[in-house]
Amino acid sequence: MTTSEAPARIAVTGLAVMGSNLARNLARHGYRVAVHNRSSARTKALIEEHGHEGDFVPAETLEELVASLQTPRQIIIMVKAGAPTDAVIDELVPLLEPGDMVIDGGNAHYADTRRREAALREAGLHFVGAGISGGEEGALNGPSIMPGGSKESYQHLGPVLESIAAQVDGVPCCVHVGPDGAGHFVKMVHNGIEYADMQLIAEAYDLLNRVGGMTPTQIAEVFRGWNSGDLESYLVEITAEVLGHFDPETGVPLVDVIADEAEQKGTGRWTVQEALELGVPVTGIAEAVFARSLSGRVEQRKAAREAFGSPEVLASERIADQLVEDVRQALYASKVVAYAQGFDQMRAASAEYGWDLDLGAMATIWRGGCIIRARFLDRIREAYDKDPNLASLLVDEYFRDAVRDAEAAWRRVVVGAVEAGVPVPGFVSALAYYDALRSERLPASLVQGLRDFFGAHTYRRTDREGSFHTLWSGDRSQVDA
Ligand SMILES: NC(=O)C1=CN([C@@H]2O[C@H](COP(=O)(O)OP(=O)(O)OC[C@H]3O[C@@H](n4cnc5c(N)ncnc54)[C@H](OP(=O)(O)O)[C@@H]3O)[C@@H](O)[C@H]2O)C=CC1
Ligand SMILES: O=C(CO)[C@H](O)[C@H](O)COP(=O)(O)O
Repeated sequence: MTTSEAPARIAVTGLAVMGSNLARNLARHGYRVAVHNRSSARTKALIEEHGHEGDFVPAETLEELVASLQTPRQIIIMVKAGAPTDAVIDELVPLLEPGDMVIDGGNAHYADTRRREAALREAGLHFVGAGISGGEEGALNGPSIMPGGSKESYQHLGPVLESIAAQVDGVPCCVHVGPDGAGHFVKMVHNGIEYADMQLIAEAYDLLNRVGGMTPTQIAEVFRGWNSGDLESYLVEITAEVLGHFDPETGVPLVDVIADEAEQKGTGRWTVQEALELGVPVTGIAEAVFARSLSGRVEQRKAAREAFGSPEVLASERIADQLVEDVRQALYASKVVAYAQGFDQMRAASAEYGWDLDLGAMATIWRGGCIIRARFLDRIREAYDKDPNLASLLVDEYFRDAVRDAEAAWRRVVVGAVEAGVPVPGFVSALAYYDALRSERLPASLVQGLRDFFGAHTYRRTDREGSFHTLWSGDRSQVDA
């Protein structure tokens, strides 16, 4: 920390793991950073432990924090999403002047961000909802940053945020996503894809373990190998780390002693709720959210085990080699589906809210820093560069070929899992989505017939325009509706 009286360039309030690491990242990039936390112990700890890393200005109160800043002020809020964020904004706003910028880097719901942006705009302030991904390590060494808000605010903030973001091939993993809540919407979908990706990885592990008879250590090696091919990604890389780790207390693989109840903070659920509102089928994300919920239904699981017994899976090491390759292909194809669904949701939201999202740019800023960073995001960027109005990622030439090539293995994995009694909701739903999208006819025609029967909800025909109703309880003739 320096003792100079120069005003700070930027401020961070909320110094838990994310905020303190983001402040350190800013300081390491040469910015004079004002820092504040509701309880000052965290501020003191940051200065004591990391003050030597750069130019920090500790503040006991928000008044002090605001007073320490150059104008227009830029204040990053990194506190719990929801009411705590509102509490900080309410305290901060009366202290600010027109033109100042408040940046919410937490995992806010995009609708809250839209509300806050509108309210602060009324007061002449800029409110920037910025999704930040990468966990504590990313916050410190370079996260992926997804800022929304006005273009004007990005002109001020962009250079700072881009400088502290992860860089891939010299390109920062930060771009102005779009107005008002666009940044937090994109971060929410990022997290939804994160859920789907992790569920698929978990299913792959389960199959190799229970059907292939492989140990966590052996599966760790498989994931390590996969990480040098198409599947190369942060999540595949850390899967190898987690599976290869032994519990120091018991000496068994750690994964075998971790309780099998997956928790969630809510961003995956939000993604599905918003997809339902937009009418976008994000089946992979939904299955992932529900799989976590099911894992937590401990009493129901116990009752079902007692009623039916656990599936007796006969593991066979003989089939392991074929299984490993099949599961790799099923994982890749299902992953492509999950990303296709997430990008579809962003496209729908962009149209709904007039955000004009550049989907290729979203793939670009997810290539580094964030949890879903993966080699194939380059392919996604290329696909949208070629055709920004792509109907679905699945029909891009590269992904079309990749999914087609994987199809036979994907089906073998799903059939084998179903026969063995190993639940693979992610793989199954991805395959069903693929089959449904490409079907010439869907049984939705029967659904429409049934709706018309019981509720006179009408139907359209394949051979002419208009809406029709059949007089089901009369002479069953058809009338124009
Ligand atoms: N952890 C992660 O990997 C990631 C987190 N995020 C998001 O970043 C934000 C910060 O996350 P994280 O660092 O994990 O911290 P937490 O989400 O655990 O939040 C703790 C911080 O919030 C502050 N806080 C809580 N309630 C209030 C309040 N009413 N008024 C003022 N401050 C309050 C705490 O202050 P005090 O110390 O006084 O209690 C503390 O600084 C969250 O929105 C989170 O969702 C985003 C990406 C990844
Ligand atoms: O935002 C993140 C990464 O991008 C967090 O890690 C995410 O919130 C974790 O979510 P959950 O606890 O629901 O699994």
